[in-house]
Amino acid sequence: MLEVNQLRLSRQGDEFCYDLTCQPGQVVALLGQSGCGKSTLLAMIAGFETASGVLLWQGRSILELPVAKRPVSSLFQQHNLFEHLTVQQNLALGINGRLKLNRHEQAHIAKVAEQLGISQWLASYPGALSGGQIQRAALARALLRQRPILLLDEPFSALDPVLRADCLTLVRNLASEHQLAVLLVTHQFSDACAIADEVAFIEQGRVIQQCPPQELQTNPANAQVAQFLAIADKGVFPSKDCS
Ligand SMILES: Nc1ncnc2c1ncn2[C@@H]1O[C@H](COP(=O)(O)OP(=O)(O)OP(=O)(O)O)[C@@H](O)[C@H]1O
Repeated sequence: MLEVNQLRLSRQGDEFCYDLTCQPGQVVALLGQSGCGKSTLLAMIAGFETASGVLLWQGRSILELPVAKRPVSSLFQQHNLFEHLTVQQNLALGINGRLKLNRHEQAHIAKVAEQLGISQWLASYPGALSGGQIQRAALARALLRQRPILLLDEPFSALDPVLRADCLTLVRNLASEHQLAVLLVTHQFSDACAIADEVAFIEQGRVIQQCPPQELQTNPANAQVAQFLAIADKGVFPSKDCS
């Protein structure tokens, strides 16, 4: 389990202090107003920001580990692939940080590429791919890294609604199949309802409520949560809205 306990950061007068858990196979959606600190929490877990407090994976502290040694893969809205490398080469970097692969590693890439529907694009450069194909390739690379914690910072928000729904469903299935602990930043409550086991609502650098999405609606921690839900975007899964 990923355990975040009083994980703290002070940055330019802003104070952040997080508590959160995420089990293997679980998707936890991070919700909250713009600027509340969703990306900052991911950056602290990934090691891009130096934090103090408790950060455990399967009972062991990962707080002192450098970025490259943490059991974490991250996916952002953009800049997930190297433009000067083919998709196959990008995926190869995910496996071992080198472009040269043995037969077993090549087979592993072929399998993951097929699972994510990008086999026909392996020889292409990212510039020739659509946004959805690029993010699928980036997701494939993250999977090939075989890190059990997957941090997703709105990676699908620039995609059209149908593609976004496809990619989110894919994430849901991959989390279950590979027993990944997934933290997903989203602005859409209905996305959280559709694919997340739990929601962590963040306000001013703190998780003020972590619970199943439905409970956030029926029992919001405070007026800010209720107000956020009242004006939340309907997102791409309107039929699966929690209401
Ligand atoms: N590198 C940085 N240096 C200083 N302040 C930063 C930095 N990155 C973000 N901030 C500030 O920290 C606060 C939290 O930002 P963060 O990006 O974590 O919020 P967020 O909830 O992810 O926002 P959004 O939903 O708009 O992406 C904001 O006030 C932001 O302006």
